[in-house]
Amino acid sequence: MSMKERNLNASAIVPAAGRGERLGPGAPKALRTLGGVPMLVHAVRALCRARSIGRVVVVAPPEEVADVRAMLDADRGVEGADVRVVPGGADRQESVRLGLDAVADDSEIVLVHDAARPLVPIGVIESVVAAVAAGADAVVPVLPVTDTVKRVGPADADGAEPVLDTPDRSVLRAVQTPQGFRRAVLEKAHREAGPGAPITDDAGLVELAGGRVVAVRGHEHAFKVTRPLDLVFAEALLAHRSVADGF
Ligand SMILES: Nc1ccn([C@@H]2O[C@H](COP(=O)(O)OP(=O)(O)OP(=O)(O)O)[C@@H](O)[C@H]2O)c(=O)n1
Ligand SMILES: C[C@](O)(CO)[C@H](O)COP(=O)(O)O
Repeated sequence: MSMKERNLNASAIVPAAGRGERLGPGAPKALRTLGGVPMLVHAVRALCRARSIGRVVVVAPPEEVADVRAMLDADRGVEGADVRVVPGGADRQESVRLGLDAVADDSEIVLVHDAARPLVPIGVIESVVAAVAAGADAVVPVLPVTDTVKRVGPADADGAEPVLDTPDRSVLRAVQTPQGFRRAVLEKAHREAGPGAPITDDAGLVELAGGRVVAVRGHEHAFKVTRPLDLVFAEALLAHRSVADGF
């Protein structure tokens, strides 16, 4: 492991075991490449560069664990932290829970970061860790919602959905990762939720358990690669981003 001057010993879990159904046919999403490098490797490189991260736990598709291990062993960009690889589960929640078991014993702060957000700036990682280190139980990076959002009811026979109302956009935020937690808070949230909670992020599990979650500023570059057009945007961003952007 190459030396970086570490200021904390946080662990980061990287759920990477999804198929990427919305991206379409191909390799599991985390193994699809950007600039010739798997998305997962981009995400792990970013976490390894963060001064606060001592261990990264990659949660891989079970049948890909050996290949992912070999891929990360061969990458010089992931030398700044102790990188572990464990098999994932049936949904994101289960994958994160499996990753929690491999977090470093002495990590009091745990981040959860989607492999599907490969271009996250280091500054976002460090500001989430800093907010937890300053006392927050759970922290999410967010951006203001830019579209007008409508709440709709069930579609009618023609497939049209009746609009019910228009929430006040000024209090809505789109949530990204990494999300940061005091380790005990995240473990309790997963334990109490049990499997299959109808929740799409870890902060949601903390909310369900009655915990307090705070939001810090996210970054446009931390967007999630979900659909084919996102892959086009990610390739373009990778080709154009510069050291001046904080990478
Ligand atoms: N069983 C699962 C499902 C998802 N994930 C991870 O959770 C992150 C965010 O999920 P999402 O973008 O929804 O990925 P997929 O579930 O792969 O996408 P889709 O819903 O389109 O299949 C991804 O890094 C994905 O690999 C995981 O680790 N284990
Ligand atoms: C965790 C997350 O990326 C925050 O926006 C998101 O909730 C994952 O949701 P998905 O439906 O599994 O993509």
